[in-house]
Amino acid sequence: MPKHKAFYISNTENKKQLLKQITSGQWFKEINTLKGAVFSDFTVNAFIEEETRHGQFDVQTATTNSLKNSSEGERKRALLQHILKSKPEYIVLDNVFDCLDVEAQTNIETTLTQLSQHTQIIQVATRKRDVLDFIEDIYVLEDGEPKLYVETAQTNHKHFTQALPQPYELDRETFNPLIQLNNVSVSYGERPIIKNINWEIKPGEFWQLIGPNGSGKSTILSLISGDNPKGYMADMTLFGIKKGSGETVWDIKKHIGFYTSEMLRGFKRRDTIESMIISGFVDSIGLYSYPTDRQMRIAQQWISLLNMSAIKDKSFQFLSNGHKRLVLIARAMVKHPPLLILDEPTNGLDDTDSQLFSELVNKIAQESDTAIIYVSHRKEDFIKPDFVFELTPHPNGSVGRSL
Ligand SMILES: Nc1ncnc2c1ncn2[C@@H]1O[C@H](COP(=O)(O)OP(=O)(O)OP(=O)(O)O)[C@@H](O)[C@H]1O
Repeated sequence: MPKHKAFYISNTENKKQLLKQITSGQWFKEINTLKGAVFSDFTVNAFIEEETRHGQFDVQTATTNSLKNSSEGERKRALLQHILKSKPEYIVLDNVFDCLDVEAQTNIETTLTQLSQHTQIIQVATRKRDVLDFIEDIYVLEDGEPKLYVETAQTNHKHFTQALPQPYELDRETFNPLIQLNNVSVSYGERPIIKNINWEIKPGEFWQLIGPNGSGKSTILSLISGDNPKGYMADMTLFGIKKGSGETVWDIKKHIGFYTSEMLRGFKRRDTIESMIISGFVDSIGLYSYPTDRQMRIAQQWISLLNMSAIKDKSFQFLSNGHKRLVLIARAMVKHPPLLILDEPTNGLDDTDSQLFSELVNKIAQESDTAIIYVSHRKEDFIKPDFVFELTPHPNGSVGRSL
């Protein structure tokens, strides 16, 4: 059996191209005669496109939901099972552990370790801790070519040294509690998802929302952000508004800054970094009205905090994944919303960018009155929430408690 390999890469690498280079066999000739498969977000997205365009449902999920209606974790598990059925002789695994809960990570690790006995594995990872134990050779890319990786010492200096910019409106209405959920339950069809959830969030609190894949974390977020139609029947008070009292989605949304790694797919236009950040004042993609002088000044302060003044006119599209996220956080924060929601924010980030991102989130938690809900399966060493709300799956719907 040839040696198992991993590429430990940064977010700035062109992943699509790298996967093509690996599968072309130009570097590892031994795979040229083997039947291969690629486990990657690109593959999942291609299957979702097939579902949407042609009604073709090739990949079966455990819940029998379509891939599109499944959680990220459910999609990953379904794709791996689909790939294994075709009995490949080598597998390229791209960012295999993102979005998976601890149990699913352990299960996949066990499956892959067994698989490695007879199937060649080539892993692509942006986090060093994700490199599987059985991998023998770790490569980095140097000038587009694989070179064996040599461990170097990490530096720990601060990147964001300036103070957080001030809010646009200095005397804003405050709500306490910000969010109150009373015995909230949600079902999809016959299937109960969450049951009798009670959760109170006060101004400025920093919460982490945890729970296994499919336990209902995104469902709760969508209730809070006003995006889930099931919220109309629920007993919830959001930013002083009793749900179902004739409010519009906008009445809720204007109080929330939202960031999810899925948002990266949504921005396709060629807006500059500066206009992306300013557009946070009007919650639009692109700029359709002139910003005020004060809005411009605040946007400049955010750009300067992010150390991006020299590149502010650069197109957002051409930024690295990590830098895009910093810009989107600044965009979500320019108004200092009462609540900032971060849904799996470090997904797909490399080690350097995760550290950078965590530093910014901690700074926001320390220097603003914005409450934060941070959803993640992965413990980020650098992110330090004050409270944890945990969802535990149950046949009648997940139950929740504050830890
Ligand atoms: N529109 C929908 N129709 C039917 N089922 C849905 C819909 N949206 C979500 N679900 C199901 O509800 C369950 C909870 O999903 P949700 O996305 O809230 O979980 P999660 O805890 O965020 O999962 P993950 O950690 O994997 O992202 C899942 O089983 C999912 O398949």
